[in-house]
Amino acid sequence: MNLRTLRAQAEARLREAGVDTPELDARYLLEHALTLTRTDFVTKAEQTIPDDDAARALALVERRAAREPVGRILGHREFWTIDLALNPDTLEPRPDTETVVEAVLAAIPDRKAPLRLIDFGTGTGCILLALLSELPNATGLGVDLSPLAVEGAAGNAERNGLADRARFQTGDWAKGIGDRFDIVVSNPPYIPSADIATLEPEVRQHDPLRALDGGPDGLEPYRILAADLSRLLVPGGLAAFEVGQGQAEDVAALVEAQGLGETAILCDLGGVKRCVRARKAQ
Ligand SMILES: C[S@@+](CC[C@H](N)C(=O)[O-])C[C@H]1O[C@@H](n2cnc3c(N)ncnc32)[C@H](O)[C@@H]1O
Repeated sequence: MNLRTLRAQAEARLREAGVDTPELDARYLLEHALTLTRTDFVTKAEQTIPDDDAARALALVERRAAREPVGRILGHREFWTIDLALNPDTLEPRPDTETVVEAVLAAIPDRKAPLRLIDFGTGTGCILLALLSELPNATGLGVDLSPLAVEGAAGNAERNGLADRARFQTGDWAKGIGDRFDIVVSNPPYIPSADIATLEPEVRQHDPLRALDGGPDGLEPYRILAADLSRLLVPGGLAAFEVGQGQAEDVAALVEAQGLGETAILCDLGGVKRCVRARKAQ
């Protein structure tokens, strides 16, 4: 079998399984299984693929056909300009979450300042590490309830050359944190509990429940975090939260009720209101 035939077979299998992006996913999986670059994938279409290599590639395609996400199969995922390893306790980072990174960077007047950041529910560490990669003198603390997520995030800091400026610890939101920060970020779990059963299998079966379930109305973690913002932030400090579809105004009201102002709601690339940013008064 040559690469062209293998590719066609993989795409057809993913299409038949109802995968949204069969061509893209087949390419990622075949490149990974056969150690091909993107260029190889196009220029070596006629190359013969040994049977055992083809079998290995098709085994990955079968996992995807069973609705395991590509990132879980590969074990890592790109986010912003960094690459993050995943583990069973870390949410697979989503492109929508880059809205939070953009929202924070857009509100920082001096990127060289020695800012102190904290990221609640850090997961892979994606938000904190992406921000540290853009803020050369900043330091950050990532907090997560899951020890395995904390371990994964620390590994991701090493993987991206940011370990000297990033710390990670287990914790229940801001309990026990007495320091003050210039920037508080979080992408907390925000799916209403009753909606979890309706999520796509990629999410429901492969992302950790603890990373998804935001309580009866999806807003429980925001209520807890908002209540601590005033004591966590320095005067003039920034807070930025990722929010689920339809939650932006409620989350904005929660942070404003704690005395924050300059509230802004920012949209993701799909036009969905995805981030609420606010500032503590000077
Ligand atoms: C939606 S995920 C976000 C992960 C990562 N920040 C991202 O954007 O991909 C929410 C994270 O919050 C963590 N979490 C849930 N409850 C928590 C709590 N009480 N305290 C701290 N972290 C919590 C979960 O373990 C999960 O890693």
